[in-house]
Amino acid sequence: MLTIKNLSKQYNNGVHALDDINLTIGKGMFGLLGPNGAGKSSLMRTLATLQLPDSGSITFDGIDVLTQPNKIKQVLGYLPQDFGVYPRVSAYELLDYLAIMKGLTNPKVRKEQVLALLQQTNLYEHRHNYVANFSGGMKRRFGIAQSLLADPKLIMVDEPTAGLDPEERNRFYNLLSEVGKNIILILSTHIIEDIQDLCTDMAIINRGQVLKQGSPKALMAELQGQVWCKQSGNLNLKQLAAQHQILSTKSNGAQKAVHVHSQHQPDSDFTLVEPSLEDAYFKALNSEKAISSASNNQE
Ligand SMILES: Nc1ncnc2c1ncn2[C@@H]1O[C@H](COP(=O)(O)OP(=O)(O)OP(=O)(O)O)[C@@H](O)[C@H]1O
Repeated sequence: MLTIKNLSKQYNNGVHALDDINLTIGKGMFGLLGPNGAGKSSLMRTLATLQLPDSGSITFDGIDVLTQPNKIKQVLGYLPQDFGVYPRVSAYELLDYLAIMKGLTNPKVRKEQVLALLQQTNLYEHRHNYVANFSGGMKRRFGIAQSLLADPKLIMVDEPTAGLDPEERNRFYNLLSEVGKNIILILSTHIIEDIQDLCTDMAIINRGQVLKQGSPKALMAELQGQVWCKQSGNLNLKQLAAQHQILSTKSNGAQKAVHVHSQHQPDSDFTLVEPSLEDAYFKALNSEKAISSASNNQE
């Protein structure tokens, strides 16, 4: 169990990247969903002990993460958004080197684990090629291989599918879901479908705050009977927005489809639809905006 309590971090430029974060995360894949700048990477870096918060606590299986960083590093795998690789090092050499850094000092055990991970991530046949020359997808898979060294109990993967083609993305996610069965795997992303397809639990965060936590199913179920859709070639969005909370609009050729949140059918042109995770996400972000603009108006 990973428990995060009252975690806050303000950068020198005044940005509150983490603003009293509270989360309890159990085994399985946990999705951290939020727009650009929400604080996802700041949270990941803090959990990986690469930066300190101003206040709050993090515990993982009895380890106080902030005061015992060396202990957590022994059970942690981390794939940051960007990771640099040396220009002329093969996948095998680099993984072997990183394995030594992770404390795998026995050469036989290390070799077995490095080769097994190269197999698992489908990089075995490329093991003698330079990692710097790998495609984006291969680099990401290599990143997962390094994060799995020394059997971690907690893995964090920060926006891993940026720039991957659909096939590589699928392959990468199959790998993650296999890996994430028996440990805690935290996946940070702004891609809603990825969370819906993969995660058993999730949090929506924005401006450093947790807006919602629960299973994707539970977050969608909360909106049951409250999401209405209208399709038209002639939607007056301004007028609609004045009366209802618009969740999303999508163009479909000349037609536009709008989803609104309402306890009642807005008018006879609207049909009730099954809430999607996208609806739940925009509902959480919109509610937050409404609260912050109401409090700004009061000030
Ligand atoms: N080192 C830093 N110094 C100052 N401000 C920072 C620093 N790192 C992040 N920020 C700011 O903190 C906020 C949260 O950034 P963070 O990178 O954690 O968000 P994110 O959810 O990971 O965003 P993205 O999806 O764009 O990567 C942003 O406003 C960002 O500009």
